[in-house]
Amino acid sequence: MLSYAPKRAARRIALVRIPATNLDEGLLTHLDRRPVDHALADEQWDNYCAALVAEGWETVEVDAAPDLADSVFVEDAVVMFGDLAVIAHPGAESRRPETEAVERAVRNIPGITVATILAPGTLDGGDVLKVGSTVYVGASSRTNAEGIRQLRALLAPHRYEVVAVPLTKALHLKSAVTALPDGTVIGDPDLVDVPSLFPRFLPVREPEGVAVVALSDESLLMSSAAPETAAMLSNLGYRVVTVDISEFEKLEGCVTCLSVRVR
Ligand SMILES: NC(=O)NCCC[C@H](N)C(=O)O
Repeated sequence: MLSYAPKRAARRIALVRIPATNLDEGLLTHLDRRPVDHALADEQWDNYCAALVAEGWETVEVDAAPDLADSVFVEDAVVMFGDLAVIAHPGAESRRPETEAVERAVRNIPGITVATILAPGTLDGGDVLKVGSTVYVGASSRTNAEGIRQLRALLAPHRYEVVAVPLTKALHLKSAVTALPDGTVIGDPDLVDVPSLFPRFLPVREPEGVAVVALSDESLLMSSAAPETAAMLSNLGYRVVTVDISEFEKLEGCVTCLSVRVR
């Protein structure tokens, strides 16, 4: 029998994790250490969460880890493929304890199945870029060949195609490129070893402009430190929401790494 009753709206969940007390001790690979203003970082994190909520996302907080400096960058600990959560095995040993509470949080979401990347495989969520059914994975200093092999095997039954991308000039793949809702990959051509691996590639000039979070098919979240890129993306018909995340950018974080959208 046909039913015209409206479907229950699907929950749009974003996992977030409050900044650690020792945030300023976060790992640095490409940047020099600059003082982090903790109070400002907390305020920026609140504003980031508020921006997600304003765009219809329900934020779910992973248990705080006050001593795990990089735990606010929750994206690195888990990657979502629809109902499948793949718990990462971070390439940096100091970040491995982050995954336990993240796994607990995803197991609390109804309908989620959990798989795990195991040693000697390493994989950081920041290296995984989903574009439709294609999953680009950066072969970076954090994600190794065995991690990529395990992800490929986990995703094969789910009809995702894993495309490995050599990455020697940036921390994570998503420090160099991200994707617009229409599938165009945007990024810094000088930071990806082989930009031609992406079928539609749009170069971006501002370093903070490479990272966008697709909030919906029409709207993007990005850093306020990349006004030219925001204007360019707005000219392409997107509604652009900006947030100041300067304190996290000092630690090589970006808008994508501060949340995990469950989708
Ligand atoms: N996905 C990301 O780009 N995460 C940023 C992680 C920054 C952190 N300081 C790290 O080096 O692991």
